[in-house]
Amino acid sequence: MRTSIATVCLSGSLEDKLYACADAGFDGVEIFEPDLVVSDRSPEEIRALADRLGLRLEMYQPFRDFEGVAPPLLEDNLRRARERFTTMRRLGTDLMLVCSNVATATVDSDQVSADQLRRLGDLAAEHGVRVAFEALAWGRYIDDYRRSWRVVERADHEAVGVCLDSFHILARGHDPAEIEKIPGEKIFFVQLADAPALTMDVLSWSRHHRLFPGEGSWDLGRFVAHVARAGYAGPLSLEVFNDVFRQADTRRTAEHALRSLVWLEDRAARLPGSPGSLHRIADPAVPSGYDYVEVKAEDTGEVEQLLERLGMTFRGQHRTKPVRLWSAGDARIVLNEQHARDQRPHLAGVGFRVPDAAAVRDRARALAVGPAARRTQAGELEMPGFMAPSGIEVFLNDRDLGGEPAWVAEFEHGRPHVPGEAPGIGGIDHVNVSHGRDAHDEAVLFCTSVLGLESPSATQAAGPHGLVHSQVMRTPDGRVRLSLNVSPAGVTHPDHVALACDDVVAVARRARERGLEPVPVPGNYYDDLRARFALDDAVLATLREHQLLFDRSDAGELWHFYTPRVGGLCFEVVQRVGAYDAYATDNTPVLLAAQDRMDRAVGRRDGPGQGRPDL
Ligand SMILES: O=C(O)c1ccc(O)c(O)c1
Ligand SMILES: [Mg+2]
Repeated sequence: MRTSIATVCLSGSLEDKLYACADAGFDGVEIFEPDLVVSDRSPEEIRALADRLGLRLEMYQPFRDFEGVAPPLLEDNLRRARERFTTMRRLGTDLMLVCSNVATATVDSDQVSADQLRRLGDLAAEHGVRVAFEALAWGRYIDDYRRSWRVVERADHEAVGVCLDSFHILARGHDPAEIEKIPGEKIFFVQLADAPALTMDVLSWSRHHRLFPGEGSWDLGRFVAHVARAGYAGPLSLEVFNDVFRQADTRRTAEHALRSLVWLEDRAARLPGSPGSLHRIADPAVPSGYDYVEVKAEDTGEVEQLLERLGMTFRGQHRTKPVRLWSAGDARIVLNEQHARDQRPHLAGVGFRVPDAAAVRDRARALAVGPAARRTQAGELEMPGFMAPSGIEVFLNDRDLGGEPAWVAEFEHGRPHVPGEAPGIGGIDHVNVSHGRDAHDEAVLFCTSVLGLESPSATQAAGPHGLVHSQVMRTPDGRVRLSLNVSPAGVTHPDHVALACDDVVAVARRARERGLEPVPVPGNYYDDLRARFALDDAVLATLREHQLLFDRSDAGELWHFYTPRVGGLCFEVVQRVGAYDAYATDNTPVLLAAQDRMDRAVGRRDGPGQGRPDL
């Protein structure tokens, strides 16, 4: 289907927005009236620019507070409409959005609203344009798409149809299945937005918190499938009022927006009974596990010391590059000193094992995700890779899914892998990535659209310098879990790699013997644990001795500890007991406060060179 976006989604001048939308690959835009009003370009100039850029001006919006009014006001509203239609003619746009009345309606009657919309239809037809009537979720009387359709049906005018906006429909919990009862040709326009599940008034939710599809909690695939089954043939248009996107980089937001639409159409196309008009892209290939985690630094020595203390094994030096490999069980950490001048240790890449790397590469290409710029030399295995948001490279390996990956053979002069050696680290449990607010929604969409991860939960934890928002993205089987964290402005929390083991006490004890001082846990925390979980003294003494954190759910327990940060990175060691499947988020404030104390003790200030270079 054609793609479109409302100019209100983006920052910048109207011209900036048009250039960015065209470059991102949109077919068209909705012109948001305030963007035109503040522009120093005439409607004719905007029209010419859009023509030049190959962008259709799909709709002009919004026209407010028209129907349900007393007769004298109707005449003034028709006068206002005439002015707008004239502007639209100059713009070359033939569709105007009419929102249901929120302010001036005094008559709660389908018949009156229909009669008034018919008058508007006559006027629109005289100007060679049409109007699309949208039920705002907070409309004075008309706040439900089923009622807006009843009114449009009663108006029975060829220039009057409905505009369906997923936000107003889903925010009110209205069933989108009834969209299929509306004849496709009477659906003049479709607007799409996702949103996080929030409990707040619907107007504020709509004006500040809308998200691009795939970033919130709604099933928009199903929504689009209903629209397509109704026979709608117009564009799918994003209308996302969001405080972050409005101040973010225009081009980047436009690319990110189009990616969400491509993903959404593919998702809808895959639902049973969806028409062939919906465009599909290559199949998603959900990762089956981690291949490796890559840490980059000018000098990786400090990180290697940590890994040695955690009981991992030095596996060798790469044949041709300043890259070293450490492993334990199925956990592989690649340490890269290449092109890392002046860089402190930071998380630089994550490799995943996937059933079909070429399929993921094709899918990423369709979603306009750029490839990672990585040179492969003769004799080395080539793996497709992408530049993911937050400055992290993602690589895919679909070979030797059973045992050690073949690329390990490129490393020499280390110790061999001894399966079952000393009880210790068995794999990577999860990877925790911290980024700024601007990068977050894009990172969520990357995980959903390219990697096929799900986002079951979002939480917030209080840190000493502000709230940390955290969203877990995972495969259904939990073998790949990424925790995406938004740090407060001006703070860079370290990323962390969580290593899984079956006996965290043994790992902690041996690490201590080798000189590791874990992040210290305050005594108050253990008093609190005793109260919350009725732990007996022996268990508490063990936790305290090894500075372990603890959580319990109905399914099991989590025991874990953290290493101090090195640059922008630290490690966590976790033991999941029973079927514990969560993330001990109650412990996050304890970690953040302890990290902050350690940072202060060494006089550390956030600044360049600590985290990933682009942060
Ligand atoms: O918030 C608003 O006023 C508004 C305006 C136009 C729309 O299409 C919409 O969904 C909301
Ligand atoms: Mg809308």
